[in-house]
Amino acid sequence: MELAGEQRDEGWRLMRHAILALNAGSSSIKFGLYDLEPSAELQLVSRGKLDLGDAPRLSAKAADGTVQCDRPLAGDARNAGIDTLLDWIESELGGRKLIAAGHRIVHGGREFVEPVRLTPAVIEGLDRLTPLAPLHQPRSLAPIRTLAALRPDLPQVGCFDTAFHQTIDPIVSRFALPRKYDAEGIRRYGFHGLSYEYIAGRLKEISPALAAKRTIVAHLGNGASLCAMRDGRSVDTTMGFSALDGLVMGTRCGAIDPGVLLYFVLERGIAGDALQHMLYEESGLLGISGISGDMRALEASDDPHAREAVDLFAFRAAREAAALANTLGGLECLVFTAGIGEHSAPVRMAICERLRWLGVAIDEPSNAAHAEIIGRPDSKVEIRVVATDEESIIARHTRMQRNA
Ligand SMILES: Nc1ncnc2c1ncn2[C@@H]1O[C@H](COP(=O)(O)OP(=O)(O)O)[C@@H](O)[C@H]1O
Ligand SMILES: CC(=O)OP(=O)(O)O
Ligand SMILES: [Mg+2]
Repeated sequence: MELAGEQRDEGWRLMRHAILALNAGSSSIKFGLYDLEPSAELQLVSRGKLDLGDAPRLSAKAADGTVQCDRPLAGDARNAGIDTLLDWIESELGGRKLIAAGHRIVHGGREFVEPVRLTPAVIEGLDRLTPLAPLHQPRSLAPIRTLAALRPDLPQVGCFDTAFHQTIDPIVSRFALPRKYDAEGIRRYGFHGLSYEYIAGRLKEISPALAAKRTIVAHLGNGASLCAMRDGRSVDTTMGFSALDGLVMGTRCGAIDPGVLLYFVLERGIAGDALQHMLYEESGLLGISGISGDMRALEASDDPHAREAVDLFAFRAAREAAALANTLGGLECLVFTAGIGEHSAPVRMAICERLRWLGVAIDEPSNAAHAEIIGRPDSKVEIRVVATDEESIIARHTRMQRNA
């Protein structure tokens, strides 16, 4: 049954029905607010974020970029932020009634492969997956619990970063450990699936022929991964059992010889939780540069360690891309997305230069201008920049679940 797009409140004012999509990350919660138009696509009303760092803020812009809200948050930012956001949507943003909220949840494990209504039992099941994504899962679940306490009747839907990678072949997802562990769920899951799902849809909108190509999508944000896609489906990805594997990231190490971890534990006596903290929070760009895990800060620095961190980021991304091209049996399209992928021309250039032998020929002026297509006309591989939009995917799944 299609949802009505509006309703009259007690005072007979017309209230629009809206869906809130939340994308909780390490230092911020990004959100999108969408009006339900009964027979059309969801309409973006507002996009913004709750900054949860040193100076917590709520900021939001309309679809045309006009600033709608920019205010500091007081008290415990994660809880106060959700409360302030709800108030702002329901009281100040032109009489809107939230009819559902959707969330990005990083780990769905083996059980959760489709968007799901977030009942207390489901939330408990997701909590049990926290050891698989210790940095992310608690941050995904916190706003769900806050919202459930503030609006117990509001339906909530979880959308999983792991779900898009369900199509990966067992030979790609299996680790060469004793086989009983695979049956216990110790295998490659892959993440950033909502972003990859959005990009797959965008490529199809641009042209079905483009979507059918052997494609690598580089989601280069604070967390970073690559996805090899064929016909819009994931066939391989660089993240694995956890969001630690694969590329060098802001503060995560990416792929590492497991012997190093054994050495830390057995010879240096580093405890498991200290090791976890080192690998998730102190490594990657931050660990190598000693300056920052933020690519913008490193690009602005003339410190040689900052340079080395950026070089290693590009080297490792190209190395992993070559491995995924092998899974695909060739490469026809390369797409850059997320904070670094969308905005850093030098990183795109460095990665593409290392993939020249695969037929990747980047056009310097188009790349510097952040054009949609940044390959030279003679590039064998089509090279694109596509802005990702995880929130719109969350909102679409939430609407479908709400209607089911
Ligand atoms: N103009 C830019 N140049 C270089 N890097 C950028 C630029 N804008 C954003 N970034 C980088 O993008 C990363 C954050 O990406 P984002 O996709 O927002 O991450 P997340 O969603 O994981 O928090 C940071 O390293 C940031 O420095
Ligand atoms: C899974 C993951 O790495 O997410 P993020 O990029 O938000 O850290
Ligand atoms: Mg992100």
